[in-house]
Amino acid sequence: MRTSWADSVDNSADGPPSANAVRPSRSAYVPPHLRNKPPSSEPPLTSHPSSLPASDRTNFVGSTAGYRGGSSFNKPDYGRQDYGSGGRIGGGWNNRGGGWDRGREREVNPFESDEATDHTLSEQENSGINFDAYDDIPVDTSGENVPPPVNTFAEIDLGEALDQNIKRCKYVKPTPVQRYAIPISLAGRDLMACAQTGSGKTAAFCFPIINGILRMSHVQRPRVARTAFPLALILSPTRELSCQIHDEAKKFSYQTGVKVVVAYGGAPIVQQLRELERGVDILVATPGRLVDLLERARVSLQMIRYLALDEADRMLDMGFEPQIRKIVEQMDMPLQGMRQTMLFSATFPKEIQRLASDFLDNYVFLAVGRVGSSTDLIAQRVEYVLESDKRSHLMDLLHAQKENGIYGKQGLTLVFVETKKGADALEHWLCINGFPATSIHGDRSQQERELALRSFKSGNTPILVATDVAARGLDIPRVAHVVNFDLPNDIDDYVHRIGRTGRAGKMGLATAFFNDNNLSMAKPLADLMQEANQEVPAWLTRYASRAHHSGGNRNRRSGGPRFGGRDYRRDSQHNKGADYYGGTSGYGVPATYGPPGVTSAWD
Ligand SMILES: Nc1ncnc2c1ncn2[C@@H]1O[C@H](COP(=O)(O)OP(=O)(O)OP(=O)(O)O)[C@@H](O)[C@H]1O
Repeated sequence: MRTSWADSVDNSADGPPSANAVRPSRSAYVPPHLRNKPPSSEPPLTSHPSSLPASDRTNFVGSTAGYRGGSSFNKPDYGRQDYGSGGRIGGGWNNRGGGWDRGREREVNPFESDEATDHTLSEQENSGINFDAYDDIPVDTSGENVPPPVNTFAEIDLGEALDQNIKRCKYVKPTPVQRYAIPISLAGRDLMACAQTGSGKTAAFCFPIINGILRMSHVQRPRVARTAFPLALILSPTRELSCQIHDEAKKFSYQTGVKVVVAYGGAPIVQQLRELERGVDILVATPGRLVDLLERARVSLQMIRYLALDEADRMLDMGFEPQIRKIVEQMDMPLQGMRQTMLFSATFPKEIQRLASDFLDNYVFLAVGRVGSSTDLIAQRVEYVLESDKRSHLMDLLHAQKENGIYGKQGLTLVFVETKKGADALEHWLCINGFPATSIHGDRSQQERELALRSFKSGNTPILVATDVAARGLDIPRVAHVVNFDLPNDIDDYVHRIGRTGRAGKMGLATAFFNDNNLSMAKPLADLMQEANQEVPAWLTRYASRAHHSGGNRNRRSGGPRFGGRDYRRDSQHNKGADYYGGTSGYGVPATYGPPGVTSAWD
């Protein structure tokens, strides 16, 4: 007889449940059709911003004029819900303040919450990083005079305060992308960096930005009432990712005086405006909310010295490109050459590289291969499952996962589906079958999305059903299994989805359900798995060759997995018969590092 997930957790042989593992009760479950109600009791805005103290590091002169709550969010990013003008202060919203305890006007220690959550877990997470896996990683750089990499954080002068925070983060040595990207950025160079999922790209762009701001001597910002003038802008495609980057950046800049603020859609704009008024050095934002703030003249980009686009290929694909162009080219942002621009992603298709080069000046291209040989850390499986069998197959997987106890009860499972309705339906079905599940997608309110993510991260709801809104960037250390219940239509999306597990050198498992509806994915998936030394089922190989011959492969990377791990400038110059940058970096170091003959793990 099948037992429920909860039963088996209780019966699990690997120890008692952790003290804070609260099993979700049925009564806590709200069926999808009853959700999406706007918060019923939005407390009125009680404190006037002018009555609030100003940040100690702001050159911004806050206004004491009357305060209008923002009301219209007409630039959706990922299914933004309009909450009207009311703003909750604290309450159910994740407190995304700038990291300052306003009552006592002291900086909140962002590491406190880490320590408080679960000591055992955080130790496990940090000691679990397998640095040996990084040793033979192939790295490819191109561009003029590429600064050489470093081996330790000590080799780079990041400043004492930042060094302290690196220690607090328990980062012992830089990951490969950090070894290369940090010196390149510290040298003031623009950068396009392509490095595997979970390899520490966030720190790779945050450290040079924080260091650069600390090195700026006196910054004279314009004195325009109620307009914030950040020095650095970090853009990311989803609200949750922006929040995560904000949390990380706050840790890295703790006690440096550098002020980090986040602005994203779906959450009350009033609170974000208030934070901006208190002063901001680094603004982390989603494009839609930023355009809104720019149009209201509440943010000016005229002082921007650093621009970072995380998940840059996503930011420049068809969905976001107009907004990004508007922000970078049509507002008051300094031109390339006058600012430093850093683009990061795990995938960089050539056509996107070409677009991205519009924003860059004499940039370095950096490709860091996946840990070890490709995604060795992520065991990839693909199973042929008819649409009608997917649910029972998922249930079997979840049961098996519990029974073999590989990941223990702390392992989380992330299930990707194609549609928002599909996510609701699957979550509902899992819950009524005794599996504690929650969901995240664009039709849920931001408050619900944040709650779902928190519940998943804490392990209270160890199954998260998600659309692609959770595919990129999210760093949830205990995700042991990613299930592609519905495969995406693009192999890059698959790469990002499975990258939610196997992070920072840890092992993970990814299972994909494949059927005749996924014909276009057969070849890229088979190629990717092969490249990653995974076992490719014979039936998938047959599908792949069939799709190839029938021309049924409409995937844009039908020529095999490349993920843009190669500088497109080389190919374009090569095609013209010219060697654009020559074969070496400017320091006499071969432009290709790692095993001989390997130009990039992504090729
Ligand atoms: N030098 C380091 N030492 C130990 N852990 C690190 C180091 N740098 C980053 N990490 C940890 O590695 C994890 C992954 O980092 P991060 O989220 O920046 O990856 P990413 O490359 O941006 O991934 P993605 O492509 O999925 O966005 C995080 O938990 C981070 O704290």
